[in-house]
Amino acid sequence: MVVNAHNELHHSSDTDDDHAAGDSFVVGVDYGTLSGRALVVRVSDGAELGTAVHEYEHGVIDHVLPGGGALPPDWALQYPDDYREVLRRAVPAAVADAGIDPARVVGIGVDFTACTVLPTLADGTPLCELDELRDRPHAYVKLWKHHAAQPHADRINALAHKRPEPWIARYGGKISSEWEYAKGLQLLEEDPQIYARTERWIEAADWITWQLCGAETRNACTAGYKGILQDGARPTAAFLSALAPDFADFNDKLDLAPGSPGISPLGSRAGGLTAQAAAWTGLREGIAVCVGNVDAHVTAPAAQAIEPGQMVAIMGTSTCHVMNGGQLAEVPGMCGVVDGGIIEGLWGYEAGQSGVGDIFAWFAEQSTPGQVRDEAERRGISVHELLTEQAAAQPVGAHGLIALDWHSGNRSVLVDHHLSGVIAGLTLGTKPHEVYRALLEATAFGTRVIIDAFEESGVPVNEFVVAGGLLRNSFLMQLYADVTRRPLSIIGSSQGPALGSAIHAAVAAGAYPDVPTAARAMGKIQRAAYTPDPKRASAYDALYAEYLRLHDYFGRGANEVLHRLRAIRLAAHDENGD
Ligand SMILES: Nc1ncnc2c1ncn2[C@@H]1O[C@H](COP(=O)(O)OP(=O)(O)O)[C@@H](O)[C@H]1O
Ligand SMILES: O=C(CO)[C@H](O)[C@H](O)COP(=O)(O)O
Repeated sequence: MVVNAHNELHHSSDTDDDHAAGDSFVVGVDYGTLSGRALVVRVSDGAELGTAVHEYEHGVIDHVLPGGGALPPDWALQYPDDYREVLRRAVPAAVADAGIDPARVVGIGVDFTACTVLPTLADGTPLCELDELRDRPHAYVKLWKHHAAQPHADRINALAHKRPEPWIARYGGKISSEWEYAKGLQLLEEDPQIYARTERWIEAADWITWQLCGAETRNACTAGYKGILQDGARPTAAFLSALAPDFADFNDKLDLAPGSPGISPLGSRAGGLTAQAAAWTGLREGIAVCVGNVDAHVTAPAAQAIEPGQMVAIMGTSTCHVMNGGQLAEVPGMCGVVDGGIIEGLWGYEAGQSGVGDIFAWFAEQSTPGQVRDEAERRGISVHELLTEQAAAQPVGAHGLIALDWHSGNRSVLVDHHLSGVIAGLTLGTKPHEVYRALLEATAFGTRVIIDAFEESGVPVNEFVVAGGLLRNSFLMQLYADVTRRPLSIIGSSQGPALGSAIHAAVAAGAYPDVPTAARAMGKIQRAAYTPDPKRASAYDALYAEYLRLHDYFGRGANEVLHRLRAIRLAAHDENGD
């Protein structure tokens, strides 16, 4: 399905005839969890002229493979041709929506969720596209929120501390089960045949870029954060073989063939658009294709938030917190710090919450009674909007609840995807909108834990900037300002990642000398759009103190009940043959 979605803030109704003769354009493509969005942007000023969204036919594959066959709990796969389809459908639709001559598009760039990683042959053919491997779950793309590699991540972390390995501190002391090595070790141990057939274990960001330009590249962002590349080196073969003897060759599957270019800086040119990709997209063959990037990191320049201390929270299904720093520091529980991971020449820090909008969706879809859904339908608003409106009418703390935002595990600062959600304080009088509000608050408290961890480690957070789909909920934005006691700046675009990709594409096309210069011309920010209310902030301080108590009690080993419950759940599924 292709939907033209005009950008509320910057869409122009200009047609090609109205543009100045010298105007040129770039296309940014943002690959999200459920869909890919293309955005056509004017190079000179970042005006967003046309956009289109294509939903992946197979969505998130978490129960049954396309060719049949049930998946165990915690799996999340995708189908790679769904990504090509975004190029075939959303890009031409966005260009048509913009009303411009496609010949005036000078570059294209993509960003992707990460670590979203797939096994391919040396020519880039995904293993799941081979007839004989279609029924093998490990042949498919493992989506970022595939959380079945936690035991493998636990072993990697334990061994990294035991030896000790120098890189582990760059990841806050723990790598996540979402990342390349944990998922790779799971592949080796659960399907060694597929592991042996895997010639490339490649991030989808690099794979789709390869599909566009025919040249295989590795971008600095995914290689650093998800591929444990630090100071030019990956974990050693000795470390890998100590994990499992057959894992010693894993780095060969990550890196390019000897003699090829190494890691590409963000904003650099990967190659020219191939004839095939030109036919898919309707763009000119040979135009600049930018190296891949990650949906979160690519957004910082789009929000003009690339100075050290400007933390950008990209809030959607999940939240990623990205921030540049002038110096290298070790922040406990951060996702990572990578040289040039956001902007070349600066240390890029990342932290995150694996479930945010996903948790609100779980409650809205799975836990609201029929009458709430009926009322929302009657009024022509979403269940989210109705619950938010009802929740907003209450003073802080009136629901008497505290929730922990771990329904999709904890990515920072505990780094444990086998934790789960908690709601404390329920009574027979508790209403759905009260639980919904407690979940909104839990995610804000989770963000405050992350900000505090940075500040306590000597990495100041000077400005908090929000981007992403959750900007649409202004009550939630005010709540974040109150809970964090900080003014909230907001990106001036509803398509932050796609705009960020377009900015990088403009640099790859040579229109700007570097990403900071392009960001000044094409990025958009509204400063201090929400300011904290002192009275509410004080009331939230009391709730935050309770959140911290529960956080440490359930998350730091005082009570392992959440892990025990998970083990009981899995055993029951096993017994049932699920
Ligand atoms: N009014 C709302 N308030 C809070 N959350 C919402 C609202 N409407 C949608 N959501 C949540 O927003 C998330 C989608 O965010 P979006 O940024 O569009 O997606 P993605 O992160 O995949 O790019 C969903 O998880 C959904 O539950
Ligand atoms: O971990 C990531 C970046 O490092 C993922 O890309 C992200 O969490 C998925 O993002 P979204 O909420 O937009 O689907």
